[in-house]
Amino acid sequence: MRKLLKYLKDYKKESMIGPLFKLLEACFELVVPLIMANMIDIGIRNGDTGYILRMGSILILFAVLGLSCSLTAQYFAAKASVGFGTALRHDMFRHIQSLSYAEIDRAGSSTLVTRITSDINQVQSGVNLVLRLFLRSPFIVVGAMLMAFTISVKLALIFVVAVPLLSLVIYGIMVVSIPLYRQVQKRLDRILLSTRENLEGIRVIRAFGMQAREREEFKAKNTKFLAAQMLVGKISALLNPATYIIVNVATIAIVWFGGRETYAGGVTQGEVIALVNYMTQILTALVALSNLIVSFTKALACANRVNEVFDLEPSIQDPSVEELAGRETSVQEMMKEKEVTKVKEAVAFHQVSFAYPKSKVYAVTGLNFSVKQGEMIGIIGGTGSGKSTLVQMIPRFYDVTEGSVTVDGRDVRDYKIEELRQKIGMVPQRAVLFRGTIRDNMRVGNELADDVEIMEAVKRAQALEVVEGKPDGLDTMINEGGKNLSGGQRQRLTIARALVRKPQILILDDSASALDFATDARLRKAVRDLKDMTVFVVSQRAASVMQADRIMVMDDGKLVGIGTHEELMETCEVYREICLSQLSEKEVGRHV
Ligand SMILES: Nc1ncnc2c1ncn2[C@@H]1O[C@H](COP(=O)(O)OP(=O)(O)OP(=O)(O)O)[C@@H](O)[C@H]1O
Repeated sequence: MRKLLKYLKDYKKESMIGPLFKLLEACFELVVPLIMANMIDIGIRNGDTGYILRMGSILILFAVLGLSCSLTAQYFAAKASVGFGTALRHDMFRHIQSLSYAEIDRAGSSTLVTRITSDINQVQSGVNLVLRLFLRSPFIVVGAMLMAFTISVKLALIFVVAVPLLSLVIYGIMVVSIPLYRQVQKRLDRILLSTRENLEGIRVIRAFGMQAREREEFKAKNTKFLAAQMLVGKISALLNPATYIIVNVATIAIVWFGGRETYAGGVTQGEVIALVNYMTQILTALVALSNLIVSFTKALACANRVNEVFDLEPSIQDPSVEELAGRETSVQEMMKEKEVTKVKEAVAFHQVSFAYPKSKVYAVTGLNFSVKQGEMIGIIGGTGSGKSTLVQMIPRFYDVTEGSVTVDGRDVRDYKIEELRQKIGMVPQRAVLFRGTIRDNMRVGNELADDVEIMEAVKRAQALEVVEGKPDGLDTMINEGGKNLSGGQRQRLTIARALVRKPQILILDDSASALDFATDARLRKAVRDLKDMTVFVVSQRAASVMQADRIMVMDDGKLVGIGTHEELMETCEVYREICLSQLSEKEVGRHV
């Protein structure tokens, strides 16, 4: 929690005024039993109505002042806590944006959603409560005890026994419940994950008639969540009865011993009533404090979960000055050795191996190749052979485990991430569009692009009919995730979005799989016409890569062949098998 307090720094004034006004309110409250004691001992005993009315008016005045202080405190505490929550949410969003795929894979996106929403809300409420009650409640407890001592040292000893007992009970419950709240939150995460997966795959679930199974699984997770909540709820519920029992026993003791003291002349009747009032005030303050502690423990558990996100260091970062200096010399030596002169080398892999975080096996191993500027490279291979993994290392979505990847002869780790990604247009397997107009989506590629540039990219991506087919053209609204478009339309628009950026390197990662063969062929031809652009076309379809300048064949994480279609048909068994399984001999032969 301490780590998060920095988000209150813009609200220092509010964070002080809130508790201060609460303390002021508490002062008014602490004087009330004394005034009442005087009303009984002086006003009622002497039958002095004037005195009673005067004291009564003072009580009303104190009540009004107390209320005003309380309202002021609430206002400032709310302002500080809402500001705190907003700043924290902003910073967490910025931090999540900076995380690389590896951390997001490891944490899981649904838990990140819970942490930035409900966890931060819980911490925000915790801050609000702390600002209002954290000082006030102990102040009332200590203040009421001191007042009790000024009335009667002997009777105040009851307070000396009761208050530590109460504190002990509260502490014990707190120690037990904190880890349980963490468990509750984890189970909530699982429910959210399951709900998200369910909603995302709703069409598949219905198509396969999986609703009953999904319902059962959801019910099981929900029951576990309920059980965890019930357990922590039962333990927290002990708090109020336990504290009430202690306070009520103490009140009985005050009345019992106070009564005897009154007869002995040690204290007045009004003072005994004042002591009972102080005990009640202590009870109310402690109940408020215990509720505060329950909320605070929840907030604390949530604060830890929030901190866990901040503790995730982005594994892919801009290089430091020292790192750059170290690597530059080795790259220069490499360049000298290779004498990359005539045709510029766009991308090269140098003995690259990669294993996903927490995975014991390599997804790709020993990748060694170089691609010239303007080349069109097809990448083909069976499912899970490592095609996507390979291309994802070019824009540094993942960093190599061994070896190095260079773009324009420079290690990708030596680029500022923004500079590197500016060179690359990546079209991932899953066509993701955002809610907004088609134009807004195209400008994700380049926010300065005008309509002429956008339409040029749209045409090249064979998406003209998608835009022209809609009455509103570029102003057509796209629903969340592009749900109001067909799979092929979505794919073409995501390709157009990458082209709007006019990248040096275009990576199409199985991104034309929903297109018919003729559109796919037209798309590849249009992309090929962009002479200076280096293009990687990842596909499982032989027809989509056949005309590439060179084809790379992946098998079980290894590069088992590289060359033209004709060369590979001669030399690469895996490639020959893929082609013959998908195309007729005539189609294959046409290119032999
Ligand atoms: N995020 C990930 N975390 C852990 N392992 C992964 C991850 N992504 C892929 N893998 C594993 O890495 C290997 C290569 O996967 P990759 O996605 O690169 O294959 P692919 O050739 O692109 O397959 P496909 O054609 O089916 O998309 C597979 O064994 C896969 O299970």
